[in-house]
Order: sequence, then C-alpha cells, then structure tokens
Amino acid sequence: MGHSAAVWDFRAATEMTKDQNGVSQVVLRTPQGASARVSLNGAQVTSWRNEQGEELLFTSSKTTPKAQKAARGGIPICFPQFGNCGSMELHGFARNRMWVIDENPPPLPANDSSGKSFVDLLLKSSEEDMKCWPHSFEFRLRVSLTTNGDITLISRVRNINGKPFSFSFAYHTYLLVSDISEIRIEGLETLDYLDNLSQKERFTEQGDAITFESEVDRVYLSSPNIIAVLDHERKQTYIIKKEGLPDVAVWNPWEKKSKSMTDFGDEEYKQMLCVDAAVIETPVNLRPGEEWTGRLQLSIVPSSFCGDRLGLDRSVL
Ligand SMILES: O=P(O)(O)OC[C@H]1O[C@H](O)[C@H](O)[C@@H](O)[C@@H]1O
Repeated sequence: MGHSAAVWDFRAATEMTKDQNGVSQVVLRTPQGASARVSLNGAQVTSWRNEQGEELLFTSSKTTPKAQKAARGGIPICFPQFGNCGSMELHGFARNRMWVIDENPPPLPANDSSGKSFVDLLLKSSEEDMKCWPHSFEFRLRVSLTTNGDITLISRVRNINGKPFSFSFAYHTYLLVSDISEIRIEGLETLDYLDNLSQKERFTEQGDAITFESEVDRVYLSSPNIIAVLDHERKQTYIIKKEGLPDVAVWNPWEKKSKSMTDFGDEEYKQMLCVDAAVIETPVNLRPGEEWTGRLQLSIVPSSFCGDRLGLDRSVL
C-alpha cells in the first residue's frame, strides 16, 4: 500500500541545503523516493530523479555554475527573452539571478497545490535589470513533485508596472538520453518551425516523427500541448505536457558546436536533447496588473504503453 497525501507530510519532504558551490538549493522528495533539486541560482531545476534514483535530466560534467552564470543542464528559465530574439543577454537575465523563497505566494488552483512536495520561488525586477529591461514585474515559480514522481513547473509573471510590457519565455529543458541517434520526438510532425541555423527561416516539418543526425536548433510553432520524446534504447518515454506555452524549441549542438562550448564535453551531445516548452513567436503582452501563467509537467513512462496514452491525452488537451 502506498502512502496517501493525508499521512505524508509534504512540507517535511522539502529540505533546504547547499550545493557544492555553496549556493542554496531546495530538495523535494516523494514518499516513494523520487526527488528533485532546485537551485536559488536562476531558480534552476538541477536534478530530477525517478523512484529508482536514476537521473532524468542532463547536466554537463564541464559545467561550473556560479552567480550570474546558469549551469549547463537541468531546466534553466529563459526570461524575459528567449535566445537572441531581442537586445538582451542570450536567454534573458532570470537564469543568472539569485531568486528568493516566496514564503507567502498567492494561492494556486487546488489541482496545483494539494498532495505534493513543492517550493515557491520569487524574482522581482532589480534596479540593475531595469537598465536593460525597464519594467517592474514579479515572477513566481512553483516547482513540485507529484506522488508518482512527475515534476511540474508553474510560472506566473505579473506586470506591476504602469505600462504594458511583453516578453518571450522558455523552460530550457535538458533531457538526459541514452543515445541521441536513438531518439524520436512525436507531436511536432507537420508543424511549421523557425530554423535558427538558417536565419530563423520558416519551414514545414514533413510527415514523420523527428529524429537526429546533425545539429538542430529550431522553434516549432503552435504545437499540441503534449509531446513525447521516445528513448528507444532505454525503452522509456518522456511525456511533456504544457499549458500557455504554444512553441517548442528543440536543440542539440552536435559535434562541431559541442567542441566550441567551454562548459560542455565534446561527446556530451550524444546524451542530451533540449526540448523547451516556450512562448517565442508571439511574445506575451501583459497590461498593468495582468498575470500570465505557463505550466510544464514532465513524466517518464515505459515506451510500451505510451502510444495509447498519447492518443488518449491528446484528445482531452
Ligand atoms: O548556450 P546557451 O545560452 O545556454 O544556449 C543554448 C541554446 O539554447 C537554445 O536552444 C537556442 O535555440 C540555441 O541557439 C542555443 O545555442
């Protein structure tokens, strides 16, 4: 018999520690042994493990995370800009800032608050950031683990400015895979995408599931709210469910680019794939007092039953 939410103290399953660089991090655990780590540096999820203790997110062995520099791996938050689509530093400043624990977050819908181990983090506009992005905001992130080990990230961005502002956003999710050439993404076929390797030119994906045999850096547009990443060798499938996040960025640097990145091993591209739930093509526009919510849920299931599950879930989402 498993533990029920009624007898499991979820708050007690949330522990504050320091990582090897002395940065505070929050460890979330489920009664069955799944866990996640969230660094206050960038509010970055740096680890997500299943009930067997196996890591499910990629982190480079060469990364040296420090203040003002996100780790190469996990789930960095790209805000208020994705990539280089504006004038800011690549992927915006949020991933490079120290966030604080949000002791008193405004309530979330019941579905997002019960029966889970979770943490709430907060980033507010600083004077320094106002110089490059002159807008007052509050960014609240809840990271939670459900009893069955799914990880959920809920971002809420509120405009506390007198004027409207717009932003792009991504959960830059580094999935850990057995071998990139064995990976298939389902859910993006037939969609239009912008190709960052061809000056953001627009193409249409042809027919089949997406596979990998060279560098890929694309933004798929207006995608379904459920995507599957099938790892043939591990016989496991990541299910990515998203809300408020119409686009999906897909990135693998492949051999040549890997060699040019100082915080990434030459061969590590074989073990990772970024599949980012995002808002990129049409930025979010918030009027004063308005709030935007973007929700990501990651699960891992045996590949054998994912086809049916996908079909089912797609019809409800
Ligand atoms: O090196 P980073 O700033 O973490 O960005 C890593 C990658 O992120 C995204 O996927 C972009 O589309 C890529 O162009 C970029 O190279």
